[in-house]
Amino acid sequence: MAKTPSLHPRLANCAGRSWKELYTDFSLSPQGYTMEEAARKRETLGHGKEERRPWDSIPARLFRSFCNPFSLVLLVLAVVSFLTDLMPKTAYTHSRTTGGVMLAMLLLSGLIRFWQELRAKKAADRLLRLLETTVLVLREGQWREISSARLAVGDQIRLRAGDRVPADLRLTQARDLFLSQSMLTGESQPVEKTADAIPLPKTPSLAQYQNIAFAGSAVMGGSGEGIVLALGTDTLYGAQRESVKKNASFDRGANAIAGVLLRFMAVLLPLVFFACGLTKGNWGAAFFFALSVAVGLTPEMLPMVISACLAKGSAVMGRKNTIVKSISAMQAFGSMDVLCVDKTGTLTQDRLQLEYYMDVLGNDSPLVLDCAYLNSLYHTGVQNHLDQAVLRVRELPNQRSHWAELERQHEKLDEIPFDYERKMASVLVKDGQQSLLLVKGDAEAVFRRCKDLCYEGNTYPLPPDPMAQLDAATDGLMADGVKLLAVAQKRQTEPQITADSEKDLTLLGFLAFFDLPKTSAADALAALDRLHIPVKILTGDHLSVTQSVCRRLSIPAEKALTGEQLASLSEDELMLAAENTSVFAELTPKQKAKILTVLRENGHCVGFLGDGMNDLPAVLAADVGIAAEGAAKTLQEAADVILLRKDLGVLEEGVLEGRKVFVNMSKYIRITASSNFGNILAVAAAAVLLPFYPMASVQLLLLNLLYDILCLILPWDSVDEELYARPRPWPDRKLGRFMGFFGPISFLFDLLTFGFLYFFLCPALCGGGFFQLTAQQQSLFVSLFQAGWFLESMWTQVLILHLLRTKRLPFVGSRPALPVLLVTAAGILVFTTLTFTPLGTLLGMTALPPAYFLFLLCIVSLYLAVVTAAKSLYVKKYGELI
Ligand SMILES: Nc1ncnc2c1ncn2[C@@H]1O[C@H](COP(=O)(O)OP(=O)(O)OP(=O)(O)O)[C@@H](O)[C@H]1O
Ligand SMILES: [Mg+2]
Repeated sequence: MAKTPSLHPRLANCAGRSWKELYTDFSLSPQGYTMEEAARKRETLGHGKEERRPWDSIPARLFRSFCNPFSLVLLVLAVVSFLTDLMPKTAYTHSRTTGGVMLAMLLLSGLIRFWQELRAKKAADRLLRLLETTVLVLREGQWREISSARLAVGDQIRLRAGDRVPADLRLTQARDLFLSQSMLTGESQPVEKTADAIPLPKTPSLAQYQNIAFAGSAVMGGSGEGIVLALGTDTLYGAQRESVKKNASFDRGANAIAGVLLRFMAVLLPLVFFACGLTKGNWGAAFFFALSVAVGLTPEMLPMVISACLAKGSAVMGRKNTIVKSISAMQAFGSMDVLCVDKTGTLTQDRLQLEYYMDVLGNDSPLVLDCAYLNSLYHTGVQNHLDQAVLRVRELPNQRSHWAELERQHEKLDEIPFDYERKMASVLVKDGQQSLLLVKGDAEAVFRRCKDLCYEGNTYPLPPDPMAQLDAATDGLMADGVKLLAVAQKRQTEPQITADSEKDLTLLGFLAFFDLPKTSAADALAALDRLHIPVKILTGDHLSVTQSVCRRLSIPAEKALTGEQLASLSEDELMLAAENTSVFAELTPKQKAKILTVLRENGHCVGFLGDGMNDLPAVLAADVGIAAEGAAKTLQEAADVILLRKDLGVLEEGVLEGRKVFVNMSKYIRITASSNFGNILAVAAAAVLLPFYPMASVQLLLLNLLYDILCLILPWDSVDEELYARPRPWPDRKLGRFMGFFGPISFLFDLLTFGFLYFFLCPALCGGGFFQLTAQQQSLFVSLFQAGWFLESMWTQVLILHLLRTKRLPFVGSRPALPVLLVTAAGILVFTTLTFTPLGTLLGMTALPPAYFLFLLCIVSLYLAVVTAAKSLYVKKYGELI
């Protein structure tokens, strides 16, 4: 058995002591903590999640908005510009009163960021509220439902079936408490826990901590109470979770993109710095220029655009009954290209109907119903559709007193809750002087444990070859889509169930349930098919029942595999089978997860939608675990996406929205990366070739500010249908290709502009080449040049956004969303006008003559034509753009 990884010392201490001693240790009272005590204990003994995360407060967000590299560089430049104002001017500095403008820019950018931060916070808070998990805690003498993030060490909490244990607990009460520790140990078989003190050996294994409920385990059955010993990352589960974060693909992608750009900058920036320093002599100015280039080209808006996308996406999806927990889940949701679902509630209606209760020969048998009723009633495992269907017999007219009488006569003694390995549930009741074991479960599983059968009150031995007899009797029913459970009993003297109890049973009969297909499921499946998401059915139910449901929904199900057949396949065969089969039946929970793992290894991005505790491993194994709102709490916590309605139709809308969000994010990343790449090439070339700076630092930063504002509006952009018609992988692998293709085009146009400005326009306006001019004329030359390049950069950058956001013809073939159109138009208008105003003069720019604008018009049209041609070439070659 595996050695115990490092547990909090309190666990080993407390496991060996009686819980009464713990009361003194933690100075607990039977009333529980008061709110103040709990707050104090959180301070002294540690807590799980921070209730108020310091980075999440408004002042912290305000600080972040104004304290970032962009603002800091601006501030430094402003100070420098104020200082140089006091000094005599040189040929290469533009120390006019630009300091004020810089401060204004700083304020503007800070305010925009702050507004964005507030929006993101609102969205994050809303998500947090939606996802908050609660737990029953004893506080001030009352059991209250509080957020598990507000627990304190020493709190007394109650566990119920379906709960996820929120902290490491020392149990003080355990009534048939069965926990699945599969999240920790990988073992799916539930283990029974006790509240007794257990002396531990020196190096105990996890299994030996029988009176400790570990955080992260799921309550499969029974109930219990316990004292919190460790929270958050102090728990074994918390520590493990810190180290393995799921869904790293998105983070990896985002980091890869930043990485590519940073590498370019690492090479080119020192080059720019030295080239400027050497050619222009002023190392201080060269430093600031290189710094501004760095700031201007860093994709610093990436986190902001991502949070804006998440905020926008989660708001829209919320309206469509889907909660997506994180941006990585949103990305995976959009990339999902296979969806696996369970059967009940997805393809069939949530409400099973108990249709017949019969003896072994198929006659109505009230005895079978009575036994099943007691079994479902006393069974404290997670209630599922079958138990609920049995218990609904209470609603039948004129029978209330019968069920009440039955309950009165049969007191519960013990149970082993249902689990998906045994496929049965056992309950021990007191029947007069004796104990009566009532078992209900999968027909085959129960049958295997029977030694005889009961018919009209008499016991008969099982017929020869009982399994074949069973198949003959049940096959017809199951082929009609009827779900069968067997009911058996056994008299015994002991008042508790032992490991040996569940054998030598007497078969009483069967329950037959109707699992009515959901008519809307067929349409939803067709819709998912249109989205290019094939659906696979993964169920624990019988093959014939599953096939019957599929038939009625016109889902091809001839090619199906059962769990038993799967188990006999080799790894290679399994890879093929997972690909080519769409119906899998009679699976264990582990097999469900295994199929998902294999599909992921085959390169798919796989979603799984389930609702039972048996679906937990699969939800965890999927790229996108999806749970419906009514599902067990544990499942909802483990899932990445929660559907507020369990309906495949809801999923379709969610996927579409996820894809749109993702496309907009991809747009930002690709366009920014390629235009930054082009710009950095141009800046590096200009720095080497020109005797002055191609753009003043403040102008670079201004351009950056405009670009940032444009990008923040991107999440609201409309998306072409063909871009979200198919699942799409994360763009990191093809990013380099995209950058390498479009970056040089903008570089080429920058060079053209340089040439035109340097050799034609500026000399014509200033009366000669740069080196023949006086210092004053040179200054005019530089400001003309800088204004010229500023405008060309801005126009092409705005244009490229419109050009590359769609495969189609910009504006005509695909209309951008109105906000995008308005903001970009306003940007162009304001910034072009700027060069004519005194503010422009302050920023070191001069009004340009009509000849320049004629040139600009030509160059922009040419740019448009070239990029459009390049775009269609790219699409033809690679089959995609964004
Ligand atoms: N409450 C219960 N009591 C006894 N047996 C049960 C109970 N629930 C399920 N079973 C048995 O376990 C088998 C598998 O359960 P179930 O059909 O719910 O699996 P599943 O994988 O969740 O199916 P689905 O895909 O329909 O949700 C059932 O066929 C039934 O025989
Ligand atoms: Mg299920």
